[in-house]
Amino acid sequence: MNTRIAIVATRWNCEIVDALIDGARQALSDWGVRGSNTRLYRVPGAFEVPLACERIAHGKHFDAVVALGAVIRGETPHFDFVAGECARGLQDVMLRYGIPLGFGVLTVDTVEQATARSGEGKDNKGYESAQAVLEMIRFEWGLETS
Ligand SMILES: Nc1c(NC[C@H](O)[C@H](O)[C@H](O)CO)[nH]c(=O)[nH]c1=O
Ligand SMILES: CC(=O)[C@@H](O)COP(=O)(O)O
Repeated sequence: MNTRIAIVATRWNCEIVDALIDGARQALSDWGVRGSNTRLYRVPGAFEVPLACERIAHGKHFDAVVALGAVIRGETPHFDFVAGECARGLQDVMLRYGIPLGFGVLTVDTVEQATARSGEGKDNKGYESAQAVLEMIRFEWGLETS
């Protein structure tokens, strides 16, 4: 599969996000995407992810983008704005550029919830979001996905 995939991942909560990256890479491998066709970009936090994805989509060098992060609720409403604007921004980029964009940004209340969604296997949200963009690419090619 000659598909080119960009992964945009945050440095915030990097232990969790690194596990999401591992999951995404596993999904890409399971679907036959060569590692040499995958590129990883790091940004500070979830709030910066949409801008990175917009620049990548505009460059048209990739067939899809996987966005990975972990927004963990703290003491203030900051969580709502960071998580909400990240999701809205990513949806805007996907629809503006017509590029499959996997939403692998965890929005959770506790570290335990984040850990449960970034472990081994297909419950890993990184795996899930990478698989989603690959299904959408096949959808664009008119290939039926099971
Ligand atoms: N609290 C979390 C953040 N906050 C940082 C913002 O994403 C942003 O980098 C900052 O506001 C500067 O613009 N980011 C996460 O990814 N996860 C969090 O839990
Ligand atoms: C999602 C956040 O920005 C959050 O982790 C920040 O924590 P706090 O609301 O306690 O400042």
